[in-house]
Amino acid sequence: MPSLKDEWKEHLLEVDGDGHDHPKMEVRNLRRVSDAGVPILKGISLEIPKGVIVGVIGPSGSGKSTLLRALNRLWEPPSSSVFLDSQDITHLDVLSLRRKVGMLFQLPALFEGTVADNVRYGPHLAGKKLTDDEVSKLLMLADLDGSFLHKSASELSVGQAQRVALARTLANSPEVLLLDEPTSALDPISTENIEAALVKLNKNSGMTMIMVSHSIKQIQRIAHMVCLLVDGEIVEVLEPQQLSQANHPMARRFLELTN
Ligand SMILES: Nc1ncnc2c1ncn2[C@@H]1O[C@H](COP(=O)(O)OP(=O)(O)OP(=O)(O)O)[C@@H](O)[C@H]1O
Repeated sequence: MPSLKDEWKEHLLEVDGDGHDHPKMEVRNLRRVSDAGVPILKGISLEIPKGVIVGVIGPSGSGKSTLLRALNRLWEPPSSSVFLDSQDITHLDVLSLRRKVGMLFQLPALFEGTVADNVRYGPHLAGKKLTDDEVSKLLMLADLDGSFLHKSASELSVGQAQRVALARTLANSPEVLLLDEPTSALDPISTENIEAALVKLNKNSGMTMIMVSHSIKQIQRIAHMVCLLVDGEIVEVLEPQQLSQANHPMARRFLELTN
């Protein structure tokens, strides 16, 4: 099973009450077949250590989003194939799972109303009203200043809206953040803002992140480990600097043609 080097594990695995190490999330032999009978994921196994940013790259249609979406049950994985802190996620309450394992999509979908209304949404559902101060702090984590608080969500640029979407996800205090090409619709400056916010969050709070990206350069800028997915299978797990040493022929071709 692909895993990080042992010396990383020492630092990054959590020790549970029984004194056992465990990864933050674990995927075991995850399979998905389309309604038409075509295999989409062909038995994915992966350990995601706590506090690590994992990049997932691979050709279009290789199953990256499908893998990501299994991790917070946007589709229902088979039981005993995805674990959070050693617990089978299919046994957890789906809403509390999605608070712990938050997701940011390619395009931010904000609700009507102000930026603050959007950020307050998750805690409000859980019966908590965030103060203006608390909302401002969340905006700051997403690299936006407090002046955005009362702006209408509809007047934001896509880059600003994506940062509000990040603050809205962070309002649920996630332990794991799933990122599905979060900057592919953004200009380079907005991309840099989001990347900086993610790196800071990871450094300051040790948040575990799994990010699908088409940009190898982006993965090299922010990820600690990279999974190469080809045709529904993980063919390599590497450190970003080792990407040029990938062995799998499809992975090599993909890496040569992208940047
Ligand atoms: N609900 C579904 N029903 C049938 N086929 C699906 C479904 N979801 C995804 N697929 C198929 O599974 C394959 C993998 O899709 P997925 O979106 O996970 O790939 P991807 O690597 O994220 O692609 P891209 O880089 O283009 O976003 C594709 O062939 C897609 O058409």
